[in-house]
Amino acid sequence: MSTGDALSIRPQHPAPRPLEALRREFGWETGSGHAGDAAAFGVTIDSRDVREGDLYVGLPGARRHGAEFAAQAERSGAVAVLTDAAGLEVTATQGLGIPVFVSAVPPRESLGELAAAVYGTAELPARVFGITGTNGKTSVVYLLAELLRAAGMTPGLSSTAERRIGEEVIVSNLTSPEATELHALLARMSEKGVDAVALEVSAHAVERHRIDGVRFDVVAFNNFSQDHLDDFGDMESYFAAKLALFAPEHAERGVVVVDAPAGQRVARESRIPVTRLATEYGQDAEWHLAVTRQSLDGVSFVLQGPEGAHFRGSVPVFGRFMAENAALALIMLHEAGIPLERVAAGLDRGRIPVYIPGRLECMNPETPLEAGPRFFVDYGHTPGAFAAMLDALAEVAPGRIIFLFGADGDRDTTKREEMGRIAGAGSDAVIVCDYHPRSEPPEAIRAQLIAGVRSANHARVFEEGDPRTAVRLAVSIAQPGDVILYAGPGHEDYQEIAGRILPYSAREEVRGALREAGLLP
Ligand SMILES: CC(=O)N[C@H]1[C@@H](OP(=O)(O)OP(=O)(O)OC[C@H]2O[C@@H](n3ccc(=O)[nH]c3=O)[C@H](O)[C@@H]2O)O[C@H](CO)[C@@H](O)[C@@H]1O[C@H](C)C(=O)N[C@@H](C)C(=O)N[C@H](CCC(=O)O)C(=O)O
Repeated sequence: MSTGDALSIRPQHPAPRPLEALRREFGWETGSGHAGDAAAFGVTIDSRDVREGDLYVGLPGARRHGAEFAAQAERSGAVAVLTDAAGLEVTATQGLGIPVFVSAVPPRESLGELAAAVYGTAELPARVFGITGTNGKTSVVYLLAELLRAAGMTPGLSSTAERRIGEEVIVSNLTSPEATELHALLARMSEKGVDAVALEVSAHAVERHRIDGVRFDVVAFNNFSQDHLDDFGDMESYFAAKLALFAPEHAERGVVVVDAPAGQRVARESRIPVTRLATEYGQDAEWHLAVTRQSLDGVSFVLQGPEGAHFRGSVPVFGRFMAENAALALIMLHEAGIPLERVAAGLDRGRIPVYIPGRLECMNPETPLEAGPRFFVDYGHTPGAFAAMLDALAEVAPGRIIFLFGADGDRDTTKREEMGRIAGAGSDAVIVCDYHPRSEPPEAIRAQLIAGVRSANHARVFEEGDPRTAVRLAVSIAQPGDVILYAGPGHEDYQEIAGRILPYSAREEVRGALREAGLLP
């Protein structure tokens, strides 16, 4: 197993794409130089990622114009630059020896199609699945991959936690990679014989054309709650970006969880055919899910659909929503023509042996409950995720609930008080620590969270900025049978403080604290 860099992913055997043919196909003007008979083997929007033979696309950004980096791209081996009119002016002073093409439409709008043309990924032999929603997307992607494997297929995946091509693991920098990276990843997956791809699709990805040029067989929507208001301004714009995935230019068909009004609205307003999943029998839907057994170790369920389609199974992670995630993944396979019987045949009594990095990940599953607390680490960082996890824990936690969390600096600040209130209402003790303060004063973020916790007037609250100390504090106050849930960092391995990226892995820290307490060997 190797860990590669997300940006530098490329197919191993790229085909040459003559620049002149690309120029004609996309209708670019030649701003300077000549295409001649040069060909592109790859395409990137980041000068730091340029490989020999790449076409470098200089896009206008929030801070810089990508064209400013054209000379750097040339030095790294770029064969040509594509940009907009403003970018052409920027390149004029750089004395470039490679041609500069100019796109009349904003280059980002045709980036997906361009990347598909360069990497030959417009038509893929693989089935492609996409999941959007606020929380739980990563879990659905991992469940999809596991179920596809059970059905005898070779899955590839792209998620917030990592990208995977068989045993090859590639670091993720964004939930949904830029179109140039995504198509390079898809090309590489094709080379490796991947015949089914599971992709996490963020609202940013739909809005910023990151998934253009990809044809999804099936897309799904799981839930919707407050997040990313710093980027989208209001909930309606955030919702619209997710709804836009359910359109014929992106996907053939969709699956929607209709328990909540947002899902019902996606089902109503979708521009592609959708099938619906409900977790309550009274509700109007084609598929129904019933949870049959729950414990801290997992959840069992029965899924029933049209024409006798059914599945009885379990997931080794707690929470009704995990059963819902699994049901959603199963229906996606069914909708893609993969029979549920075929999936079941590849599993031991319906058990889906999924491992989801940093998603309700139990760091000491072997500790007997009478010997000590169980410690879980999760990536949840929204009020909706907190509520779902704490509601689920209330159903299965044998002892007290100790909740450890912090909040992002320089991101949606309006969710902080609500996060605190939900944490306070749903736990017995809350420890507020620092997450990624970024440029904000950490104590000010903590104060907002603590005000929220106190407003619930329920849990005891502790303040401990240093997450390493906070983790140890949690272990020290826990008793056998208690559950500690550390929400926020999930799989991450860094902390961002005042412009610096410092190494920090919550999972490693928790393992260390449990070892010190004699709860792990
Ligand atoms: C806010 C946002 O989306 N920013 C994105 C944007 O950055 P920007 O406009 O600030 O770029 P810039 O720094 O001005 O640079 C302009 C151009 O010059 C290029 N450049 C820049 C510097 C250099 O040395 N060389 C170079 O080529 C850049 O690649 C870029 O194309 O363009 C960059 C390249 O296209 C993106 O990587 C970057 O995503 C940043 C990293 C980001 O954090 N995005 C978040 C908001 C995001 O997309 N999140 C979603 C949601 C996840 C969820 O559901 O929770 C996700 O999918 O991850």
